Amino acid sequence: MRTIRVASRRSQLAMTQTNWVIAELQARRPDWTFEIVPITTKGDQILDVTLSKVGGKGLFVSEIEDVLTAEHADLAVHSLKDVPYELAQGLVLAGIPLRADPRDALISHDGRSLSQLPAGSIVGTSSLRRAAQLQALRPDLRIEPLRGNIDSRLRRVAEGEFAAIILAAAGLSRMGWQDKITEYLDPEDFIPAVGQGILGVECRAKDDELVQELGKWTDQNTADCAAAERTLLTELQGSCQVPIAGYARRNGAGDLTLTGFVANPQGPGSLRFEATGMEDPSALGSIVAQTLLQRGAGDYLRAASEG
Ligand SMILES: NCc1[nH]cc(CCC(=O)O)c1CC(=O)O
Repeated sequence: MRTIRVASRRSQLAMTQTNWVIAELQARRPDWTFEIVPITTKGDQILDVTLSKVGGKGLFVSEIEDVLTAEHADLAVHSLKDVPYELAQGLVLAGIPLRADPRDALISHDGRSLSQLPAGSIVGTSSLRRAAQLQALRPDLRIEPLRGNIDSRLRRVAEGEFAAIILAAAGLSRMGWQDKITEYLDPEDFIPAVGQGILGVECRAKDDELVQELGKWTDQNTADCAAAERTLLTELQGSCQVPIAGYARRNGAGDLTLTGFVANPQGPGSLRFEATGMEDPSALGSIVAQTLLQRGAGDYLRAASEG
């Protein structure tokens, strides 16, 4: 018998993900009960300004981490792509379940695919990574900022304020809104965010019982992909002010392939490198990061910190 208090943001996606994790854990541990502790983060209150200006995506996560550290809750479910590479001291990502669809998805107002959008069409995204890759594929499109919850973003494209928007397929399918998707973007040429489609379940490192249970529930392949992608992000010292993408997957032979991408935050120019190896996932992340740095990724990273 134990009651697990689960901290969750109040957004529909956060609550859906939290409830999914609770159902999974409840099935494994009928002797546990679960209680949701809803948290309103500062990040949820300032959705109209560019997040990178107010402290970045890490904002959502660090306030939840404070709740875990203060022992006001025992566990928290994050979209891994929102989790900065450094966790708060004393906390661990103990549970990483099977990855959902890692791809980005295009939702267009009138059903046109990315290649069919007329020149000058307005595409909504506030992600530097999505903007950089869109610009490279379709320099003739106009990219405009788009923030807010998934449902408000979908409403704005439905109303025609944007010709199209880009969202993570995983978030849409967790909400049951896959039918809104016009086109799945090929992850080989529109590279997903590090951790996209992966959930990370965080708890206190000293909570042995929870750490163990979450460890048994973890999908090892997903955890390997997460490790490769997050090592890439760490070694690039990636902040949300630089367009960075990273996508790991296992091929038929069982080898892990990692594609890394960094773009100039101040204009055209990008670097991409891909490696495959059987060595440990972090080593693969490291190889891809160090190769990108040798080829000049540092210039892009510095351009961001200077302005
Ligand atoms: N940036 C916010 C965010 N964080 C996680 C998801 C979707 C779910 C996921 O990628 O796991 C989203 C929405 C989106 O990018 O479309």
